[in-house]
Amino acid sequence: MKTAIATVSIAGDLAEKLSAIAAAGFDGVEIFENDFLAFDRSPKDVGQMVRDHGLEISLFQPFRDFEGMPEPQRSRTFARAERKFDLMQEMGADLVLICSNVSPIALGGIDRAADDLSELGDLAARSGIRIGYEALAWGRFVNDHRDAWEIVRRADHPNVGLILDSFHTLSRKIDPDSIRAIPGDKIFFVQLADAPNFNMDLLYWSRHFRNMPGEGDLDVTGFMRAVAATGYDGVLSLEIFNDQFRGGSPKSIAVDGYRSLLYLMDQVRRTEPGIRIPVPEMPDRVPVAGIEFVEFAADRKEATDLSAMLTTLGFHKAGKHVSKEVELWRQGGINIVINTDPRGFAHASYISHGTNVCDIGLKVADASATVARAETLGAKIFEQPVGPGELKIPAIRALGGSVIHFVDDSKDLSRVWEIEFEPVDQDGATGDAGLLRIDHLAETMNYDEMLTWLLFYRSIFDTEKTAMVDVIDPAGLVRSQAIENDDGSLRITLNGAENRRTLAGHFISEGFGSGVQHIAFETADIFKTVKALQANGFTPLVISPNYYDDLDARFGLEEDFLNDLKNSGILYDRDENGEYFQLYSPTYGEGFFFEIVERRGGYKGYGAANAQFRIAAQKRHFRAKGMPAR
Ligand SMILES: O=C(O)c1ccc(O)c(O)c1
Ligand SMILES: [Mg+2]
Repeated sequence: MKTAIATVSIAGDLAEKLSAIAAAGFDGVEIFENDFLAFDRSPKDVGQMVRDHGLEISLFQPFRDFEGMPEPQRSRTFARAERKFDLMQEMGADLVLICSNVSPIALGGIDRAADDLSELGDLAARSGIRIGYEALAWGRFVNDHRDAWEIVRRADHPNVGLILDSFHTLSRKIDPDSIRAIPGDKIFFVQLADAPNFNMDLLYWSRHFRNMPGEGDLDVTGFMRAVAATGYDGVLSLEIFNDQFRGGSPKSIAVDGYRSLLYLMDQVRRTEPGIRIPVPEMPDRVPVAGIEFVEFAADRKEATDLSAMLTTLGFHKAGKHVSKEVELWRQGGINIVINTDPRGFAHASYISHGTNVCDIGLKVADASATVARAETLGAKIFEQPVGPGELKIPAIRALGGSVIHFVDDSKDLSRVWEIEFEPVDQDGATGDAGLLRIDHLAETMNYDEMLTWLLFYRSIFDTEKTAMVDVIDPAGLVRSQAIENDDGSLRITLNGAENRRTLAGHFISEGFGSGVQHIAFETADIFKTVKALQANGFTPLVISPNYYDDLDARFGLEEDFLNDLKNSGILYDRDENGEYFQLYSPTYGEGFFFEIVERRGGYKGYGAANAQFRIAAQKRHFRAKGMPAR
């Protein structure tokens, strides 16, 4: 599989772009002409720079407004093309992209366009150059790859071929299977981009909101399957115009891009038989069976506070690590680990972030296959020395420098709690509150990072994403999107903060990085849980009474039921499937909190409609504690 990415997709000057692109593992680059024009080295030097990075120039682009021009513009266009062919020769580029004409003076006419391309093909051939014709979705007369193909077919020139771009095809809702009728050897180049499903002007959508395959909502897999079915085995290139990426980290955007191509082609390989593009082998996306544990890094003092909090939530201390200062707290099927050991990764995490979730354990069908897939997709393996009595549990690095461990049903990993922990004697009643499992983990990050982690989770695990929702914090917007599997045994919400005055933004800036900001536990009976929590001395977050008046107005609730919600501080929501109940703890430290939820009748969401009121209540609580007003 030969990969490339357009320089326009990556931030920085040409030198920075090339370094990031090479480091991420790409074979080639599309030199975007403006990136070259803005750079102050000669075409020859740029060509050398590209090759010194171990890359090749896969494409030079774009050449605009060429076909179907009236005279005298037509002659000028040909002269302009010749100048660019000279430039390409100096640079060492042999394929140029001609995008369909958008000029108001263009004449149209399919044979006129074919004749122009054929004549240009003769010129190009003299310089050993090939030309690829691409239909822009907003082209004046040609805006559909089927018409572009007809023009290329009629041009009937060995140096003239078609360039396909998933955005232009999919944004116009053109059936990608129409590509299956095109001969693969006439497809000179393939550009790939995804995009979120927005209803907007095609040009604006394309120039600002494209993203990596798998990050958006377009059927790039269906598109690429059709391309692969033609027998095409050339370069797969990312051409991503995205405002965020232009200002993002060159290195991580390039890494995401490479991961997106591997993920895409793995999907294509599994669904489209007999493709000619060689794709690296890796295990399939991994089904997750649940969250096996969540581990906090803390110091002893804060571990005491955390244990007290867990006790009021109905957890009990269930085990002590055989060789380390680590405790296991349990309730229902939930395992919470508190790590205060003054050595190792958890300690390092505590030193840099304070008390935080440093590690998540996921239960998967096959832990080593999971790590193999993750590694092929560019994830970093995590290892640290294994202490006495400890198992070697496969793990990778994840959000904010945290770690994800994988356990499966293999004989040792399934017995990790028995092997690594000694039971502790329970004295007295435990005050179990009926919490059964982790409903979801909420991870907070900068908005810029959301697509990276969305792709990370979706490419490794068998999960889907939900639509993005806006959460209103009094100090700004937080975007929220969930990653979940079919049976809901894995649900992770990704919350992207745009500024540091939001509760989410404050959590990131004060904790020195992204991480789990809240853990939601599931109960089967929220009112029973509330009673147990009260008996344990738990104080829930206080919600404004105004919220309950509106609830009544919206849903027309029974008076007793409404009063129960209000008196307990429970937030309520409904969708077409069922009902959702949410109870919150106040915030701890720099904004960490717990949530308790009950889902009735298959409610699918996360109570997005309530988030604004919960955040306002948490900020009131923050101020009441004398934390800086926000
Ligand atoms: O936005 C554009 O003009 C543009 C230019 C070249 C391309 O390959 C493309 O897909 C879009
Ligand atoms: Mg394109």
